[in-house]
Amino acid sequence: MLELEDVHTYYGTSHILQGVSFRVPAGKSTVLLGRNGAGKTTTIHTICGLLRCRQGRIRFLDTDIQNLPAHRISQLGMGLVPQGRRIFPSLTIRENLTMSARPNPFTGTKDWDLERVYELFPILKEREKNQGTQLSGGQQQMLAIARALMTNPHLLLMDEPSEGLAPVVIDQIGDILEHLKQTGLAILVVEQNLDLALRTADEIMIMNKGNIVWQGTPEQLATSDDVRHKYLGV
Ligand SMILES: Nc1ncnc2c1ncn2[C@@H]1O[C@H](COP(=O)(O)OP(=O)(O)OP(=O)(O)O)[C@@H](O)[C@H]1O
Repeated sequence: MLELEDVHTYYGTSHILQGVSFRVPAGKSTVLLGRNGAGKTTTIHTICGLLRCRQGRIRFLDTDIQNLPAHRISQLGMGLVPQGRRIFPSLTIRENLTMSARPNPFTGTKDWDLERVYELFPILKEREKNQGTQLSGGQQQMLAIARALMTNPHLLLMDEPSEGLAPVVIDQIGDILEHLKQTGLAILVVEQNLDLALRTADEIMIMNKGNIVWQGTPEQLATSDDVRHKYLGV
């Protein structure tokens, strides 16, 4: 589905991603954990074309995407739920959703349409005439996920979906991630929240100082006290 091979990304002369390699398999949920500043958002932005890597290869489905602009990568079937939600404040909830609607680029199908996202997120239907900014943080996160689903992606990238949310809302986001996993969607989530990762991931990777330093299952991480302590501080 997605494969990074020896990816190096810089901000000016700062060498941030220092040879990152990993795979995100089809139909699985992969979570990238790491402390503040580890390079998680830089990884997401490099994958979706908002940042250009200086070295390395990124393959999505059967296409090399490392030199493609962000809009072309998105059109190949990659949906982004950005850090901080980035809801369009002057649009209604319905408009936030319909403006991104499009069929899957390969199958032409619209499995995700307004009706189906409203079924998954009833609160968005109830408040469809409200502006995006009138929603709570958790509701905005749901809108950001729903908006990405409206593009009928093959792969969903999520950048810190639990950020700034209360534990009860993080639980709801966990339920949504589990539901999406069962639909067969491939998901790459960047997170700092260990519990959410342990609950929803098929595979977990840990990033530290721009490198992948550990990879394994949630069960392995749950029993690896030294790894959690060293790289996540818990
Ligand atoms: N625009 C930028 N210019 C220069 N350095 C940056 C820029 N954005 C991020 N960095 C640096 O790159 C490194 C990785 O940042 P990144 O945002 O990818 O980390 P992160 O793991 O997503 O952390 P966070 O949870 O804080 O978002 C950090 O040292 C950060 O200071």
